[in-house]
Amino acid sequence: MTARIIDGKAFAAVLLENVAEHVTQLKQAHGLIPGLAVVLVGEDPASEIYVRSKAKKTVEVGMHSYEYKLPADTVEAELLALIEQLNLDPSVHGILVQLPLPEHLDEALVTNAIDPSRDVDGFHVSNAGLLATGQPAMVPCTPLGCLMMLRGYCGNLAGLHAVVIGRSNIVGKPMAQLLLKENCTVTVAHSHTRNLPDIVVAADIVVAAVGRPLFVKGQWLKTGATVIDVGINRIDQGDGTMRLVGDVDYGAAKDIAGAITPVPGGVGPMTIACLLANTVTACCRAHSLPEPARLKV
Ligand SMILES: Nc1nc(=O)c2c([nH]1)NC[C@@H]1CN(c3ccc(C(=O)N[C@@H](CCC(=O)O)C(=O)O)cc3)C=[N+]21
Repeated sequence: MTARIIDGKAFAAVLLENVAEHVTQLKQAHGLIPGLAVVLVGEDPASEIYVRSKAKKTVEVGMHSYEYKLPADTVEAELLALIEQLNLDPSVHGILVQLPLPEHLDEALVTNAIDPSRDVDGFHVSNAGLLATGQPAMVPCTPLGCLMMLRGYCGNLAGLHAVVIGRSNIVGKPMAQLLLKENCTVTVAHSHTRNLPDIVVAADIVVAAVGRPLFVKGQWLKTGATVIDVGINRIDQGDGTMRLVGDVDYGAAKDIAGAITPVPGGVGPMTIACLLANTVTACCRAHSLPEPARLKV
């Protein structure tokens, strides 16, 4: 069996088109331009590339992009003051503080300082609680993008067994909540899980978010499983050049899975598209306007 490739770039292009259409509508009907503020503390080169690509896409869909670059030694009070300023700025509908933060800054404290209605990452404790209890929330972009692709490929997910590998607040936990909401049977596996291959083999859906290159082996999979690879790992090929690989051994998995996301070009592009979709949603909610149905979960 050769797996169908779940083309994240194509999914993202469609979503971004919907976002752009909605931005045009907000502008024409209400004179509103959604604004996204991205805060980057420190000078991690990978983070800078990512922040730049977000800013570029934000402008491409017709929204305002505000970028704040703070030095690595920024004190907590300064960062909190900036967040407070953005919380009060009527032109800012979405706020994202790029993670990870430098060691001396408390990520939970900073995340929870963001106005939950502008928390387009969905990391605020109140958004996590809303999602867990099935209430309207800001949904974290990566799991949201994964769910959209799963729906696109599998249609109705009810009754399917989903195994989520990884239990981070950013991906694993919200992914499990979203899949539960879709009436999947959800298993969350992690670094302490015993006999992981025996658990993965039962899965109709595998979401790999462990952050370890090529961790999930092809022969662990049930024939025909749908595989979503959240990992983005840079590995040295031995000749000094780097290659981008996921958490799944794609080469082996593609002969057994029914469908699989590639890395790059899978989950990554959808994450950015969902961030912009969340910003439009936040803008609509801020102005008590109907939310774009095609951008909703
Ligand atoms: N507050 C916060 N929110 C985030 O959403 C967040 C964050 N912090 N910190 C960093 C991670 C990382 N992340 C990526 C999103 C898209 C790609 C992406 O589009 N990747 C391309 C490849 C890019 C390349 O070539 O490196 C792809 O997969 O096709 C990558 C990484 C969001 N993150």
